[in-house]
Amino acid sequence: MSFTAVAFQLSDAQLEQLPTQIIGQASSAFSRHHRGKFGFGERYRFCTHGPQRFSNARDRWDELTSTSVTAVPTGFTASAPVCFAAFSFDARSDVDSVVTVPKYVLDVGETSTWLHYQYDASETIATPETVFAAFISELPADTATVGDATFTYLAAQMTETAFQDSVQAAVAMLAEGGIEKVVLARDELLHSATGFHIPATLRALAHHNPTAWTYKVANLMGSTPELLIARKDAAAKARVLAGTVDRTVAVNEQLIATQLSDSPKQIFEHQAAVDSLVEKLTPFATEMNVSETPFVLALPNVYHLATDVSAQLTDATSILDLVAAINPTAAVGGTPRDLALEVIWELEAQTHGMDRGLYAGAVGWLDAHGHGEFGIALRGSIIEDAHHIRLYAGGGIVEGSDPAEELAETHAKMRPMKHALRTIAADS
Ligand SMILES: C=C(O[C@@H]1C=C(C(=O)O)C=C[C@H]1O)C(=O)O
Repeated sequence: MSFTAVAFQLSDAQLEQLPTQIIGQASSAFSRHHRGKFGFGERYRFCTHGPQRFSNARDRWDELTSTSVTAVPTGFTASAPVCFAAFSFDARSDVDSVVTVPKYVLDVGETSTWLHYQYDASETIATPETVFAAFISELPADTATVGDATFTYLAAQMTETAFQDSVQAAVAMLAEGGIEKVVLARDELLHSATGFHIPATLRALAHHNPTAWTYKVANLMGSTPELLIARKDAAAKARVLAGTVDRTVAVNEQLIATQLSDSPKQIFEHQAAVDSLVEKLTPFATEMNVSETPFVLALPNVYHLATDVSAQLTDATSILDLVAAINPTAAVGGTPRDLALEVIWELEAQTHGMDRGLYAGAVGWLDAHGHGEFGIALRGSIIEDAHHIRLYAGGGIVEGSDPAEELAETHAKMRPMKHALRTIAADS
């Protein structure tokens, strides 16, 4: 099996035939401001796990795309095949990392929209018009007629009490020294008697969180404000977030400053995350630019301290090699990384049976040249089945962290996902 891809730019007439907010019908997505990549249908899917999950995925993807198009059919341009992927946070996770190769990839840019058709190298294809007609006819139905957008809460793996106890335990470990920061998370299991409406949820996520990257890969979906790493040619960029304050708490500039940009605890937590990214990226970079002081990123639910990092890469390093080196960052793991990961595994997975799985891992897309974009899978959820969705959120614990405040922060971080799950009627 070997995939190849061709593409053509959509005409105005074709653009008019696209449903508005097409993300609802996409089987995979990674988009921001309604621009980005959307995958439809599935040609192939494979899973990986363990410490080698990134390099295994890179090797398998290289193999799957090793045949280049010899003769590009009339009306098309040759293009690099694209896949979407989601990788687990921890190498020990029981949850598989997934790579999916769509049949069609819609690439929505600032000034033009391209449709990529991905196919087995042995297939003969017709004209762009035929491919476009097939694409439209194969779009799944997106009837948002489900009236009931309510849900109830079932037992979590990490209950609110268990989460606060874990924060307390982590604070005690931090006091002993050795660990500076550890990020702890909790889950919530939601049940909908009528079934969740995934297309409507995706449309609502993209609509309400335009500055975030709205993602969907396999059963993982959400809108993350944090870009783990993106690579285009020799340029790489990332956005580090760490340090959070709820918008309902910080209601004026003075409060935002005292609770965030002037708070030594928040600055310390943020700096730990920036330093660890810079350290992991250094071996791959000839040049790096890091904003001198963090800026305040305003999201619909919270404010974050943010730092943008850009780098020039030494080599044609695949984005999967970059992801392998920097995942998980200190923003979602802690510092020192290995010790923090041990504490997370012990307090979450071993004590409470909460394996993070894909939450806080890497989610995004890449092409056959190793270019791509990956976000940190935050502010999201796992679709367990038609009636059950599990949400996750966490926060950085440092010396002096307060369990009740950390719990409140996780509530604020789950809000956008819950809001999207509830807005079915309003957005349809
Ligand atoms: C862990 C999460 O968020 C991360 C933790 C943050 C913090 O501790 O302040 C801020 C942004 C993210 O890097 C989450 O959203 O679940």
